[in-house]
Amino acid sequence: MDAADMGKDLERVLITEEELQAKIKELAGRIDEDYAGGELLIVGVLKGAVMVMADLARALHLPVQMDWMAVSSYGAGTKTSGVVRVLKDLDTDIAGRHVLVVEDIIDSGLTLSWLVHNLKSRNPASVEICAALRKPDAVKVALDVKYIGFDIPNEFVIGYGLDYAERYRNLPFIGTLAPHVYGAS
Ligand SMILES: O=P(O)(O)OC[C@H]1O[C@H](OP(=O)(O)OP(=O)(O)O)[C@H](O)[C@@H]1O
Ligand code: HPA
Ligand SMILES: [Mg+2]
Repeated sequence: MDAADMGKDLERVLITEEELQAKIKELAGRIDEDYAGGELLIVGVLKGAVMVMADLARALHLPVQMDWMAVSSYGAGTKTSGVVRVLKDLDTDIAGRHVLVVEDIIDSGLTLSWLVHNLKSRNPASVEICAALRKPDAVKVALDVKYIGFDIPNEFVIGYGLDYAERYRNLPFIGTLAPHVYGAS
């Protein structure tokens, strides 16, 4: 799917595919350096993080293992419910491991704040965060984020894993939705 296929649903492209891919390579370079000589477990947060996980994992030169958690706080809407539900837990015991949580977006920050707290209680060697996007004007909880792709305006975005009612995740770029799609005037 590309911008032309989206027709009237797309308001504008915020971050192009090329910009995203260049940023992932840059973040991977930093992660390679920071964890050099060690082994890293990258944990993707389903479903939004699938694209950034797949691209980041292939850009890293470190030996990595991949695991996944599924949590959900948005349901089908554009606002967080504030309640994080675990739909799938890790398969791996992370005690003593270096863990990097990979996310598509930090919006209110509630999902990652809850998740990092949860993971730290399992006694890993370290837990850090890598997120493709962050909305500084929407963040409600302080979060220590080591690797961040782009700070973006406080608008609902789609693409590169991010959905609206499960659609648009497969767009290779980040865009904003036309208001008519979600019922705003
Ligand atoms: O910072 P927050 O306000 O908590 O929002 C960020 C989270 O919300 C979205 O996931 P969602 O719960 O919609 O599930 P999904 O990844 O399956 O789309 C997104 O992928 C992040 O995981
Ligand atoms: O802006 C967003 N778009 C899609 N999903 C999201 N989950 C949190 N924020 C967003
Ligand atoms: Mg998510």
